[in-house]
Amino acid sequence: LQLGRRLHRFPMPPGPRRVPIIGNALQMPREREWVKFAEWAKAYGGIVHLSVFSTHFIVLSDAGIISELLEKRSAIYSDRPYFPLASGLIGYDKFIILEPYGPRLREGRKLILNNINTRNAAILHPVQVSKMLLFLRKLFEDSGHLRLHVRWLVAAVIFKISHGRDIQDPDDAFVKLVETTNEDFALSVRPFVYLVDSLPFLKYVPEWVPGTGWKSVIRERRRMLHKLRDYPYEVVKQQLAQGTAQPSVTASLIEENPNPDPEEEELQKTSTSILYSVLTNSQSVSAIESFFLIMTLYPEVQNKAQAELDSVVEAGRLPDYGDRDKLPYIDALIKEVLRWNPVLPLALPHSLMEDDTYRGYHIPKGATVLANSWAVMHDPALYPDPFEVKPERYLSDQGALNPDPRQFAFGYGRRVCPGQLLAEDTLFLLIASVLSTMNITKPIGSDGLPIDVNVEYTSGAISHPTSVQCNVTVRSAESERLILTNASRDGEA
Ligand code: HEM
Repeated sequence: LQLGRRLHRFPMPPGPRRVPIIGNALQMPREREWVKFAEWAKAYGGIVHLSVFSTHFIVLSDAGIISELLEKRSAIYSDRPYFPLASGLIGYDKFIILEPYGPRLREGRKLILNNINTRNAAILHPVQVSKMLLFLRKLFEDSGHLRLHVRWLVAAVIFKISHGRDIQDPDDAFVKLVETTNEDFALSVRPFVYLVDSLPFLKYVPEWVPGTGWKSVIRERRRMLHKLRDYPYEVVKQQLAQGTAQPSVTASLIEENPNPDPEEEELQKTSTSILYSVLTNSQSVSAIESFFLIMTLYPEVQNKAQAELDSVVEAGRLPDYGDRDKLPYIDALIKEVLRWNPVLPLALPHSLMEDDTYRGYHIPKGATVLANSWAVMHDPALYPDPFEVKPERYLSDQGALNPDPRQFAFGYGRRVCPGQLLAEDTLFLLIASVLSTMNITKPIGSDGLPIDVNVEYTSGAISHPTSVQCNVTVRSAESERLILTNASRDGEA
């Protein structure tokens, strides 16, 4: 480290004191890293340097600096760090989320964005509406299993769009496959869990050497990942041949290019499978769970949102996408759901592709660059009372309006989330449909009194509420009628 620094005219950005060889390894927070990183930003500034062994971390906690580096200089800040275990040995580097920056990544993102965009609303919206109707009925009939229904909804929307598949229950073969690979992924990117990430040469040790049992674990994870990539795609291919395929992103890709070469076909498979795999589903689930949690904590916000819905959506029907422009309070509530406890508090790590100099600091090629989106969205200078949910902060005509947090919640530059439109559309329809027909309150204890709910979030890359306890009831007999008659009109019910 010392040597590296002397070779450059400029110093690295400031940061907590490092010790030889291990750097800041012992100071690295194990939980809710973004909070500690924000404290370091107060002490050292919006750009902080940390190191763990030979890996440099640059943590950005200032909106201006994030925009300067990850957006304006996005041509060199858009790689992903290489995880020897997950990227190399298991093969996640072929899937957009961990894929290195380059032509293949751009192609894969294009395949997604060509299908998930506002021009395709006529295809995407009816899927979301029909699944939402079923979700309302599930919630109405069995409100005790909120989490299960939310997971079903997210999977049902995405599988219908990606592969034309109707997911009936959580035991569906596609859903099981995704859940297994999700767990594998989470375990595979946890730093230092497997020695091979710190000591990459271990991958060359033959399997019969004692202590290398991890190799069979890796083989199994690789097999599951390939199954995730191939199986749903092959099903659609077969259905197209038999003339039974439903419209879907995968079906259109195959129809557009029916005789792909092996590389093109692998790209089609990895791009379509990323839609429902790895992080994507959990991202939407986490945001929806935050919404339910917020409703139990802020009844006055719920009342205002319902009043707005009642004034726009006439009696006798459910809200639809056509109402969206007339619902500014609901839009502001979506922004608070995304800001209050962001789904990806540190976005996803970017990696710098060549040496850079910024504000007199040297940032080395290969540095892992983390955007502390949580710190920005809890900066009192941008969001006064940042820990409070206040949709008014985007609506008030007195004083400066707070910035739109979506520019931080969905990531940055050339790696910005390609599923943003779908995620926001689902959130809008869910919030509008649930609030126009149901009331969400704190859970009721055996003594008949409301129980206080905990606000606690997990620490992983994707942060979830640890539990969501609430009491969901229909608003009126008319709401009940709307839920039951509309759901039974859906083709699947
Ligand atoms: C509320 C829901 C969601 C939130 C808050 C969210 C947020 C994010 C963020 C912060 C990133 C990292 C961007 C960066 O590295 O700078 C990301 C990446 C990504 N998201 Fe989302 N996302 C959501 C839902 C979705 C959905 C529904 C999909 C798919 C349909 C999706 C697909 C992806 C993919 C493929 C990437 C990786 C992009 C790349 O590496 O180039 N996301 N998302």
